[in-house]
Amino acid sequence: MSVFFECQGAKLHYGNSAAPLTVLEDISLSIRQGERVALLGKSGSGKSTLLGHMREQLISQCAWCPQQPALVQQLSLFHNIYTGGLTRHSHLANLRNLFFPSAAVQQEIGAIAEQLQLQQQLWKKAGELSGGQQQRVGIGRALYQRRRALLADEPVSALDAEQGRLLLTSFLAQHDTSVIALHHVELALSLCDRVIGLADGKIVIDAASKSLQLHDLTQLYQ
Ligand SMILES: Nc1ncnc2c1ncn2[C@@H]1O[C@H](COP(=O)(O)OP(=O)(O)OP(=O)(O)O)[C@@H](O)[C@H]1O
Repeated sequence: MSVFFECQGAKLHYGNSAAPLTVLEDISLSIRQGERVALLGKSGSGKSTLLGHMREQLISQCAWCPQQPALVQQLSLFHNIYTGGLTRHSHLANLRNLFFPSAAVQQEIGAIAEQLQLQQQLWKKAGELSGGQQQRVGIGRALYQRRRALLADEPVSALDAEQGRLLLTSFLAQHDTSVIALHHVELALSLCDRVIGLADGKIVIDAASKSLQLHDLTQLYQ
C-alpha cells in the first residue's frame, strides 16, 4: 500500500504567532493508504494539533470534519451540507443551488440527511438544531466533500454511544483511509485498525487495535 502521510522528527506547534507553543516533539509517523487510525489522548494532548498538521499536507485529498462544525446558522441543514461540495460545482451551479436546488442535488443531500437521521430537519436553519444534530450536519458536510480519505476531530463526541457507533461505522465505511481523533476508547479499538496514543508531547502508543486491551490505554489518561 502506498504512503498516505509521513513525517520524521516533526515538531508541531499550536498557533502561528511569533512565539508558537510546541505541542508535540519529535513526531515520526507513517500512515499507509487504507488504514483506519484512531488518535487517542487526554484533552490537550495534541490530537487536534496533529490532525491540523496532516490537514495542511493533505488538504486537497481529504474530507475534513472539524471538532466544532461552525455551521452557517442562518442557512438550512441542506445548504450547510451543500457547502461541503462547493468546490466540486461551478460558481453558477452554486448560485443556482442556493436559491433553486436541482433535483439531483436534493436527492444527493437528502440521502446523506437520511443516513444521519436528519431528513425531517432538512430545511430547518442550522441555528435551530441541537448540538448533536449540528454535529451530524458537520459529518454530512464532510461526506458531501466526496473524498476518498477522511480527517475527523471527535466527530461523534456529542452523540449517545449507540448513535455514535452507528454513524462512525458508516462514516468510516465511506472513506478508504481515515484518521480520527476520538475520546471513546472502545470505539477506537473496535472500529479502527490502528491506535496512536499521545501523552506528554509524544507518541507513546502506536499499535494495531487488535493487539491492545482497554487497560493498555489507561496510561494515556493519567
Ligand atoms: N485556543 C488555544 N489557545 C492557546 N493554546 C491552545 C489552544 N488550543 C490548544 N492549545 C494548546 O495546544 C495544546 C494541544 O491542544 P489540542 O487542541 O491539539 O489538544 P487535543 O488533544 O485535541 O485536545 P481536546 O481533546 O481537548 O480537543 C493544548 O495543551 C494547549 O496547550
